[in-house]
Amino acid sequence: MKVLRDILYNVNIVSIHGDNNIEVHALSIDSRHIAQGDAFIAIKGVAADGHAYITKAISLGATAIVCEDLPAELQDGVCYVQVSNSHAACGIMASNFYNNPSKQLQLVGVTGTNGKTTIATILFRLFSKMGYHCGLISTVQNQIGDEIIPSTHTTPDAISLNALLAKMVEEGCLYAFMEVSSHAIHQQRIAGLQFAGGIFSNITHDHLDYHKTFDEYIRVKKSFFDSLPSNAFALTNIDDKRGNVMLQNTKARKASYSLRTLADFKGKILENGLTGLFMQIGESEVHFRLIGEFNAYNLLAVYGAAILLGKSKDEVLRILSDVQGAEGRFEYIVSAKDKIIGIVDYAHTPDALLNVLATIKNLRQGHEQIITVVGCGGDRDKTKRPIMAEVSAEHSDKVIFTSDNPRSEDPAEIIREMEVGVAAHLRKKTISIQDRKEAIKTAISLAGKDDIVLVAGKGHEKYQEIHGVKHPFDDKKVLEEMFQLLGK
Ligand SMILES: CC(=O)N[C@H]1[C@@H](OP(=O)(O)OP(=O)(O)OC[C@H]2O[C@@H](n3ccc(=O)[nH]c3=O)[C@H](O)[C@@H]2O)O[C@H](CO)[C@@H](O)[C@@H]1O[C@H](C)C(=O)N[C@@H](C)C(=O)N[C@H](CCC(=O)O)C(=O)O
Ligand SMILES: Nc1ncnc2c1ncn2[C@@H]1O[C@H](COP(=O)(O)OP(=O)(O)OP(=O)(O)O)[C@@H](O)[C@H]1O
Ligand SMILES: N[C@H](CCC[C@H](N)C(=O)O)C(=O)O
Ligand SMILES: [Mg+2]
Repeated sequence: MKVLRDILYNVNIVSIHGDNNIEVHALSIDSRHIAQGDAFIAIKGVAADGHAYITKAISLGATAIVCEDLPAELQDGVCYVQVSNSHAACGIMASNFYNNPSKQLQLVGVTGTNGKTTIATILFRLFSKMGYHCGLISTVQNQIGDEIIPSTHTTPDAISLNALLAKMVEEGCLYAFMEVSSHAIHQQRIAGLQFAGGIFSNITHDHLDYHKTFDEYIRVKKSFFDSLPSNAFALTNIDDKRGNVMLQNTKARKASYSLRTLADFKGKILENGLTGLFMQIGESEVHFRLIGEFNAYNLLAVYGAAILLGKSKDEVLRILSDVQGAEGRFEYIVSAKDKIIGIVDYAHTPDALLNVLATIKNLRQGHEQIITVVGCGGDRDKTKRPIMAEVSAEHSDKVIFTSDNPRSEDPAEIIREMEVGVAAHLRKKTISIQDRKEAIKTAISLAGKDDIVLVAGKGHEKYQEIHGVKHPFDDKKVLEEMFQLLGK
């Protein structure tokens, strides 16, 4: 419990009406979760406006209301705090409410279109193996030491986020590694946090449904680096065109990584196969278990961040060489009889698909076929659908278009929007099977000895959301089941 006045420290306040010297039980941005003595923060969202729920929140016991627009009538016994920006206020209040947990550990944020989960997870595993108690906030799961806490977002809302960080502090974590999604930056879910470092992996086509233009998407990502303090580091991939742009206006200590040009952390791939990567980093030659050039980038990011956090190069490389990647990222199983390689990968953007398919092509010993099963999510960026289809058709021998998470959309319509991206001369390579299980089954039945089947898009996900309902679904299990069923 904390006093409202203290929770409002550093918030940009326009006006206060009522007594701010009251105790607050909990903070909430959702009227449906309000209990007696809570503060309700009214947020103008994408789908609704929290201001419409102020009366509801008060009826459920809210004694403090934080809002941008004051209601026409103010009720007695309630303190109204008018702020210039409810999103920002929410972030700062959440930090204050939970005693600024981000200041009590070293918090590293990872942003970029692809690679966030991989980088954050490897950092967590590396630092844990170095003997530090650590926290992880990621798409796959949140973690405090060995304790797994299910995650609902890549970056949770500011209140859940600070509650999680406070639990990490309470349990003695010295480091926390988190993904920072562009939605989170834009919605200020990270406002008020103190970062010890920020990492930029890359920026390519995604989320244009939300950010509208690629320039705006870049601007949002860059604003994360603009907000880093001078005692933090800003580590960026300078092989990405926008790597330097991210650092343009930051006050943080700048550092770079690259596979192609001079950089603070420069790596070179010596070998790249199904058993992993063999790389030169500085003077050292090291084998890693992760596969593919894109993972060489992820490893360099992790290595650079660990060095910037003051860790010894030799210890970092020794432990990193044995670390495994995140669940559902280039995970493969080999069938018993025909030695078909089944790969599950979370590629759900054009660039991720391109990278994964390039890696697979590189793994081929001879003329093995590459058969790709892919779909696109509903209620998300529609413009990436034809491009993902085209990339798949261009770089595979056969492609089966199927459903990913159609969410509220018509699955057949999503597939049709994918199909139009395929050039006429590539169409004979593709078929469409809406049912994902059937699609995977067909891919396995088409596969011969040593062929490679890529099941892309859902990675670690354990469900498929169709017409708003989540059904249990696990790409890896379905692959295994089909290998068995078809006697492959
Ligand atoms: C599009 C989007 O990002 N939406 C997020 C946003 O919700 P919103 O702005 O749409 O909220 P809203 O429904 O308009 O409601 C506005 C306000 O009214 C409140 N409300 C609403 C109804 C009511 O009865 N009472 C009430 O108080 C709501 O609690 C909210 O505070 O803020 C919410 C709280 O933080 C998020 O849960 C929600 O995530 C939705 C579920 C979502 O699917 N988000 C995805 C797109 C997302 O955030 N993804 C990124 C990863 C992207 C990547 O791959 O990089 C992530 O970080 O997970
Ligand atoms: N550095 C990288 N560059 C390009 N593609 C990558 C990179 N790392 C991973 N990928 C591809 O992107 C997919 C998603 O990787 P990962 O989950 O690490 O990214 P993410 O940024 O966390 O994604 P999300 O935005 O959905 O949380 C991987 O399965 C792989 O196909
Ligand atoms: N974090 C990503 C998840 C995409 C996963 C994919 N399986 C889909 O449903 O589109 C997003 O919100 O865009
Ligand atoms: Mg992620």
